[in-house]
Amino acid sequence: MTLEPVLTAEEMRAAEQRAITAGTSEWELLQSAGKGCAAEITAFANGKRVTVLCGPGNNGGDGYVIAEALRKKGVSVRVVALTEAETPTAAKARDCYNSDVESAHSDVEGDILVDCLFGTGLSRPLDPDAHHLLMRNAALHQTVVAVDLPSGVVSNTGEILNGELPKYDYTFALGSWKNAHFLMPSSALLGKRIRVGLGLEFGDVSGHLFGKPAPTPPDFNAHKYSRGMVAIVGGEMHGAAILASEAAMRAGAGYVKLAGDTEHPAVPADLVVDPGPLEEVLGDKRLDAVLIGPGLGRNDTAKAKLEAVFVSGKPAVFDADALHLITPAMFETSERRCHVLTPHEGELAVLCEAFGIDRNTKLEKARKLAETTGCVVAAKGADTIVAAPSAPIRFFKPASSWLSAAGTGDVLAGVVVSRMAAGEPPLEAASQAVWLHGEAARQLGPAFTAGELARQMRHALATCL
Ligand SMILES: NC(=O)C1=CN([C@@H]2O[C@H](COP(=O)(O)OP(=O)(O)OC[C@H]3O[C@@H](n4cnc5c(N)ncnc54)[C@H](OP(=O)(O)O)[C@@H]3O)[C@@H](O)[C@H]2O)[C@@H](O)CC1
Ligand SMILES: Nc1ncnc2c1ncn2[C@@H]1O[C@H](COP(=O)(O)OP(=O)(O)O)[C@@H](O)[C@H]1O
Ligand SMILES: [K+]
Repeated sequence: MTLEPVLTAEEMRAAEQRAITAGTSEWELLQSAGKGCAAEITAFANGKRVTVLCGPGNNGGDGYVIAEALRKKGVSVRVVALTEAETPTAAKARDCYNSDVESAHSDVEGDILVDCLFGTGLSRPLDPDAHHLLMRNAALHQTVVAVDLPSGVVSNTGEILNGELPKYDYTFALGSWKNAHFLMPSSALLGKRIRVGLGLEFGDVSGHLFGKPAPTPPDFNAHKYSRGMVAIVGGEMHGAAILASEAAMRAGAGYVKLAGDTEHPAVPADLVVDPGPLEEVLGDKRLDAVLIGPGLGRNDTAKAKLEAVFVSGKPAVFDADALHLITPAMFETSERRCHVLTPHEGELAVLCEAFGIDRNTKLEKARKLAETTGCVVAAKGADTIVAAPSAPIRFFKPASSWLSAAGTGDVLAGVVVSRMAAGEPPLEAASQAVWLHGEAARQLGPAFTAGELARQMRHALATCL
């Protein structure tokens, strides 16, 4: 499994400062950043006209370095400056650009627009002139490139301060990924994400990009129980629990049991249905992990089942309806660290209400919910993140928007519980599940159903073995 650092703007500045203290100058960093971006642009700039928009800070400084590097390679470049360069390093880069700099009044037609107006130093919305400059020129170019971040995006939150920004074809993350590279709404703008390394050391960071996991296949002498036994608690709507079971059977666990009295025609022959008392199913010593929520309902029977899961003390995944029934009191007697919550945006809001959490962003809500409950929180959506108490937030490359189909959340929950039963700690189980879910969707292409996604899971798993 690979974990790449994802930083806040403050952490990025601290890393830059450490490098400077250790003897690399800001000028050298700017040169590496600009030349690294220029090398990437050269790969698709053949014969094309490039326009670079430069702002006042070091993001603008990067722009002058990019322009000079491209110019030296014979690429046709024009530079438009929003204002004077205001940092000493940006001013030096401006001076080292050996051609004309045009004023922000000019509209420039070209092929590739490179946005170097603002990066991590953005402190307020673009003023109307700067915003118009960016929007107008983006419309006059076929390819739009963001250097570090689209100008107008808040690095730590992904918020877009100006309401509307261009759609970018490429975003070059300088030195490290920043939160905004994976959070909505900015994540939807970025196009292809490319990290341009600057040789910086990061140490402890507040976020990680979770890459391909490395699950292990069953032991040589494995049997169904040693591979992991899962119980999925059924409820009012049978389809959701069946979908979760289908996914769980294909994500590593050796034995998946559906606890309920369903005789639904979609129950596959290879799924064990146990209509016995839930307490007995949950009391099985061989049982490793439980999922409750998909199709559960919210009536008294559902509440009693949820209580039974807490009483059993088994590691659990709480999803869907269960997230509406959970109360802080339920956690008081429970070993919290073994549980995973998988809310979508609406369920996250419900949980925050139930646990008295008052935070503005998804990132802060997920982090605080993890701290308050002690659980791992997989906050789903187009920018799924996984938070765990006292651990860096886990970000993921964006998954297919075709996942926006009913039942795909049930599939995810089934994968999480399967990975838990297979022996993964909750944070790893949740992270692996999000990755596998995204990979299965990628393999399926367009317009798949949740059932097809569940059945694809073993092929996603296969790519990691
Ligand atoms: N970290 C690294 O390792 C490396 C970083 N590098 C690069 O540096 C970038 C960060 O540079 P930076 O700190 O100079 O900030 P940047 O984004 O250029 O803008 C700040 C300037 O704009 C101003 N300003 C802010 N908002 C404004 C607004 N709406 N409208 C108008 N003005 C506004 C702000 O002024 P103030 O807020 O003080 O008023 C300040 O003058 C980073 O994203 C990356 O590209 C690499 O080259 C080298 C390695
Ligand atoms: N636009 C999108 N891009 C990427 N993933 C998405 C998108 N929309 C939904 N998803 C993913 O699909 C799943 C939907 O789950 P959920 O909202 O619980 O649906 P359901 O309750 O119908 O199963 C989540 O894993 C979510 O992250
Ligand atoms: K930028």
